[in-house]
Amino acid sequence: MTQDTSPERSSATILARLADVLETRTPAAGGDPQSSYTAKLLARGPDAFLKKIGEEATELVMAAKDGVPERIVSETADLWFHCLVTLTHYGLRPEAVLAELARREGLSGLEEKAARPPENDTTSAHKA
Ligand SMILES: N=c1c2ncn([C@@H]3O[C@H](COP(=O)(O)OP(=O)(O)OP(=O)(O)O)[C@@H](O)[C@H]3O)c2ncn1[C@@H]1O[C@H](COP(=O)(O)O)[C@@H](O)[C@H]1O
Repeated sequence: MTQDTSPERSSATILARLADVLETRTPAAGGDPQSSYTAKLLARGPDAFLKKIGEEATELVMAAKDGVPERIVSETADLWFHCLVTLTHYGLRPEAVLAELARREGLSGLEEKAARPPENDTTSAHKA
């Protein structure tokens, strides 16, 4: 059998592999907060990892403002990691996010927004 080594395939595999590891860190799976950062975060509950998402997003904004490519990549990795921890807590998989991005592929954000029923766009009142 030929192995698919395309960049898209291997990126998805890394996310899936990492999600597999994170699932072993949940309290239900017996994750040990003494030996695992993820287990410690998951044991502390949503307030802990959602706070980290806010912090990492802010660090990414600062890195991007400074325009240093290595820091932008590193902070994005931190942000993605904490997003994966969040998905794990809620029993979700990165494949679901990738499927949603795939579903949106080729659909302009402008077209998608214009096609939304007005009542579904609950945020429009807050945006320019
Ligand atoms: N990809 C990551 C990853 N990215 C970032 N981090 C951690 O996220 C933390 C947050 O970074 P910060 O810069 O905010 O550090 P900090 O100020 O010390 O954080 P706080 O103590 O304040 O929360 C750091 O401890 C990083 O090491 C990660 N920790 C783990 N992983 C992956 O998850 C796997 C499981 O990790 P453990 O559960 O720790 O075994 C690892 O093998 C890796 O593949």
